[in-house]
Amino acid sequence: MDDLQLNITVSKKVPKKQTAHNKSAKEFKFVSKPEFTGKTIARKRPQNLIHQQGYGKKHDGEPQTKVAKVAEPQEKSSETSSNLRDLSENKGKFHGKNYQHLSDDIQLKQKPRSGGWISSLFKNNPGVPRLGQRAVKPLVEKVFTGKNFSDLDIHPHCVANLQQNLNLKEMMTVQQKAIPVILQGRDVLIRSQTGSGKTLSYALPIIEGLQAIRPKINRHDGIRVVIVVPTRELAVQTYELLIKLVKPFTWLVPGLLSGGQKRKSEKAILRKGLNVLVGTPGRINDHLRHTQSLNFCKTGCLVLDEADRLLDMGYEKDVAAIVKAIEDHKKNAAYDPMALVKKTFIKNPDDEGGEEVPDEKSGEEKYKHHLTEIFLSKERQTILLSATLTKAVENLAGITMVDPVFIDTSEGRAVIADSLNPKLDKPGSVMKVGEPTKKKEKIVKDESMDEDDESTATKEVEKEKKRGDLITDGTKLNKKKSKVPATAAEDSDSDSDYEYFKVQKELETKKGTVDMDTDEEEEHQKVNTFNDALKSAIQEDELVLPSSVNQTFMVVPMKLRLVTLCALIVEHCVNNKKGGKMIVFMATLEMVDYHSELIETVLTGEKVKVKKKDNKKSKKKKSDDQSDEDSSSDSDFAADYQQEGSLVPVELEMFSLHGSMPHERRMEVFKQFRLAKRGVLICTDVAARGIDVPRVDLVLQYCAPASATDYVHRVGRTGRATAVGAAVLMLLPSETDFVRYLEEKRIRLRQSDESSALDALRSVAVATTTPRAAVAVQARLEATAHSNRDWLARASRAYTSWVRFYSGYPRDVREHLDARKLHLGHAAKAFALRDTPAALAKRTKNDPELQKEKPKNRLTVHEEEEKKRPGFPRVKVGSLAKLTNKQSSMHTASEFDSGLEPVEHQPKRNKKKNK
Ligand SMILES: Nc1ncnc2c1ncn2[C@@H]1O[C@H](COP(=O)(O)OP(=O)(O)OP(=O)(O)O)[C@@H](O)[C@H]1O
Repeated sequence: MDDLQLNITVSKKVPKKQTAHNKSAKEFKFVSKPEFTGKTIARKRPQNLIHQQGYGKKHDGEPQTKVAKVAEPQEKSSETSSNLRDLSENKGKFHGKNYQHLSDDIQLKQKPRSGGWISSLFKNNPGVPRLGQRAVKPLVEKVFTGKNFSDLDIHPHCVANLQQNLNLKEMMTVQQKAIPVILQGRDVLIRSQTGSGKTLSYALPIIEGLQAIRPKINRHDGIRVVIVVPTRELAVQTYELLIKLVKPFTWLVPGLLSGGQKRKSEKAILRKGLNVLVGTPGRINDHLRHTQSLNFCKTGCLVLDEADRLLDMGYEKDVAAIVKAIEDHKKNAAYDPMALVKKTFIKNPDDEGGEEVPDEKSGEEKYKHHLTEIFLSKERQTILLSATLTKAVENLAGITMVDPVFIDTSEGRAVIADSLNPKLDKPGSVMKVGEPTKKKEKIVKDESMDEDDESTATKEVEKEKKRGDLITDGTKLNKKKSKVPATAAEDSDSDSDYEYFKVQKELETKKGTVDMDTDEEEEHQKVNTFNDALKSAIQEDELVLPSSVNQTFMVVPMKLRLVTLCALIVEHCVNNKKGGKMIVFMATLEMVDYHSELIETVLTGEKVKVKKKDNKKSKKKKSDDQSDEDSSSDSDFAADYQQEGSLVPVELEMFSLHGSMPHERRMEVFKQFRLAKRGVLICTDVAARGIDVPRVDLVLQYCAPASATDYVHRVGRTGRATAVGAAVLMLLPSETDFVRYLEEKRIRLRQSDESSALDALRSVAVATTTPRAAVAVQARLEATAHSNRDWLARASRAYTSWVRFYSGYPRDVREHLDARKLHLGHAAKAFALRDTPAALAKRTKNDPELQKEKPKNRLTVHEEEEKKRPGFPRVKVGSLAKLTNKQSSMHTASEFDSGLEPVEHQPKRNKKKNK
């Protein structure tokens, strides 16, 4: 019958003069308009014609009348037909296969039903513009250097361990450039593209420096290195790498403070002792306040990984507090009376030719790298890293670093801007491994001047003071640029800090005035070398992405977003025999929770069985309320596709990750997804930074990122190191200018064909055409979302959170991602809702199926009960809603929290929610 009808409507064999009036009513049963253009628009409610044809509103169930009215003389109809197209805004033409075609197709092939039917999924979608590509030359980086780790001047066990346990032999560019500089104990700022091996570039020299300390340190020797990272996942990942790196050096102990675990167990870890601490800033800071055993008096190295993120996540106070704590603890250690007492009783072998005493001094003789010297001194090395830099990072560098080196590995820039050696600041310049720098020479010189331990201690404090002149409070950092050459300071008998610093200042000034004339110009040049290179990198604001990632964007009308997402998942993870792994970035945690459950339920059918009863009930209810239903809904048609069970093999694993998940769950998800052969991780930006999941071959940005920087880091989850990958940015037709915004940052994307993306659904929904399959899947999504009150509430929350998020895009992207251009009705469809939450709330009022169950709480008394038990306190209307709102806003606010419970007592209710 379908085919027959198709012939009738589409066939060009229809005699030219034959009009609709000549046909029998039966033949036109599903044809709303005679065929003039080769396409027929069959519709139950010809909304688009209302203005054109001046129709009244009585269209429902009157297809014949409509046909008669539409069937105007030929010329007029052809004009109407083109108008129809304009009105439905489907002007896009993708290889002759756009959404209008899909829409027409489904109308022609649908089952005959009374009143005719049109899929609302393909109706009234805005056109998909075809964006031309601008000539953008992306910045690229050479990832590998051809040099091996064995070329470095490091312990052979380190090299062997890299080869045997990590399967790493050849160095990556950033490693080749950064490792020698870090081993020299220099402060370093590293910018290198995502997945380029930055973690190893600092972890390897740090372990190398620590293992060289003699006598060997043990876990009780204090925290020598502090590594601060923005997320728990990154903390775990970094910790795991350190565990692998210390394998040959069993006396070195890394430790993890990542949040989410019990504070008590972390305190125990700290009490037991560790040498390298990895943690999130919130958590480290919390322990600084509440755990006495956390002491940084021996910390010689501070690493801030993803430095820009640490600062823009509002962690700057925590970071500042950690820097201050390190400086304070080290300063206090200089006055350790016990250390002084100990030293007076230890014989100096040089003085009296006595036997070697196993104190620190004698151990120093054996160190190999200058980094080791830093660990043994009161100095601190600071390392900042990120794939993207911001002004805040520049400020932080100015505050925390002394004589820094800037390493930027992007081609064209490829600089090592050394503030102590301006001549090296040339594109492509590479410092030779082990090449001494002026700072190194300076250190050696200082060393010879160290007359005794006390003067060394004095000198170190002096250096500490110079290094940014400490922090005045936890929030504000005061930078002091003076770089007075280190001198053997005179002993100060005074116990007062103030007196001590006064003496030091006088010495500095004296020395400074002598050196000023000769060194002033050179000093100025040194400072500028680093600053200029960094400033130009920030100002140019050009971003580098791995060339191994194929970047595309896809313009998808709002209503088709959800089915397109399902199609991409099916195509990538199900139809792909090798088994694909993809990460989908969404805007809010409510979206993440809802979408992952919804898609898992519909595609794998895992929860469908549980909800079968509900579905039937609601279906029955729906059919009863048919008259109330929007006749443009897909539900009638979709009823035929209410298959049970899974649409895809259940092996498809869905994971979700966001900052407000319970810690254990979060870690479990992260670990499982890393191990999974195929699967989808739906997440917020919490997974955008640093995390290194093997075999992720597709990154889908379902919601546009808040900045070009976020775009870079999201995309960076694929195509890491030697791997290749693909990244798709899904945009609405109103968002296409965002591509131009990215192009300004030298990011080049190609437009991909969105209509063919839906084809993958044909393999999972038993349907003859792509549109039918899309409608079937959408119908199942909607049926699930409407199956009970919980689902609806979750859908509504996700929808609302997204709308809220959308209107909060930062100013520089807001013009491209304009909330005023959103069609909220269409957006509902993208959340598998048949109405906006506001309209839904209205409907829910009258639908007993969807109404809230009355609370059975003992303290809640309802009107009926109150009649029975007069005088019992009633719950104030709205008080519960307020609480829920507060909870939900806190939920969003805690996206990147430390995972700690506040110290104060927390109401039980919140704990329940987290579960
Ligand atoms: N020399 C090497 N050879 C091959 N692979 C390497 C090498 N060094 C590191 N890798 C691998 O490269 C991947 C990415 O490394 P890493 O996570 O350190 O990148 P990154 O630059 O820190 O990325 P992001 O900026 O996203 O944090 C890891 O899987 C790591 O094991």
